Amino acid sequence: MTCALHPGIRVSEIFGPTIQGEGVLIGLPTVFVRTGGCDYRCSWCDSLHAVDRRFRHDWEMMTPEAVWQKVIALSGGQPVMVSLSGGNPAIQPLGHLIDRGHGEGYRFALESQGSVSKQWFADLDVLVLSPKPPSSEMTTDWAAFDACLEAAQAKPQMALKLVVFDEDDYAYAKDAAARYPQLPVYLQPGNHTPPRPGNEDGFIDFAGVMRRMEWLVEKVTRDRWFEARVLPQLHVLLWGNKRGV
Ligand SMILES: C[S@@+](CC[C@H](N)C(=O)[O-])C[C@H]1O[C@@H](n2cnc3c(N)ncnc32)[C@H](O)[C@@H]1O
Ligand SMILES: Nc1nc2[nH]cc(C(=O)O)c2c(=O)[nH]1
Ligand code: SF4
Ligand SMILES: [Mg+2]
Repeated sequence: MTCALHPGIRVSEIFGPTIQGEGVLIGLPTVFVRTGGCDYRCSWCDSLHAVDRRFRHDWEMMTPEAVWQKVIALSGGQPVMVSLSGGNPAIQPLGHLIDRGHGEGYRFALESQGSVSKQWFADLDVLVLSPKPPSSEMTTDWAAFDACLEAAQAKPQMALKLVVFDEDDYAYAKDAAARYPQLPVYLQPGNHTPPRPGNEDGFIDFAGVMRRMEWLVEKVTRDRWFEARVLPQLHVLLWGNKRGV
């Protein structure tokens, strides 16, 4: 049951502890709460099971308390980083969950494309904003993105995480970094073989992803873009397209 005071959270999956595989918190033990539903449809999304409404029967409306109890069970009650991802977690009412967890010493990171802002962003410990480059076939609303930064009030640790597939994406990443010189930048090579319905754990072109990673390293070093950090999706290197890790 959900209630008016603490509305329900649409959950796709809760898993971990595993390690954070991407960006500023890479390598850190983390429990993931992946919410269901997204306002974007990136061409290469690796989490369609939390985006596409065809999977909505696998999503569950849970009270913040029920989500919290699952996090407690997975972590054995020992405070750990909780990553709120999705889908777009910003469209879910996560403020109460964050308050509840903070009361017991847990920390919260949010991963979002920056299309929807919420006042509770200021309560996060880490805010990772991942605006989407041209290869995604999405268009960035920079005013909406700015609103996310305003909502956060510079309280959480913040970072930009950009997926790069090609030259156009790289140019977009440079532009995004120049817009927000105060934010550290993490570049990650795109996985052009993400899971797709009927092929969830299927073929993944590791060699192709690593070639793109090498190309990206060459680009930033040749450009003397010395503030950028280039990282692979570590969980993809370890487990491919496997879900729940
Ligand atoms: C699945 S998204 C969920 C959170 C939010 N919707 C977002 O996009 O930031 C988590 C991260 O995975 C990245 N991602 C999604 N598909 C990818 C792919 N095929 N290759 C590399 N990164 C990918 C996104 O860009 C984002 O940084
Ligand atoms: N280990 C691990 N690290 C991740 N970093 C971002 C993820 C995501 O899908 O949001 C993710 C994920 O699904 N697993
Ligand atoms: S914004 Fe994130 S979850 Fe939504 S479609 Fe794009 S990559 Fe997938
Ligand atoms: Mg992922």
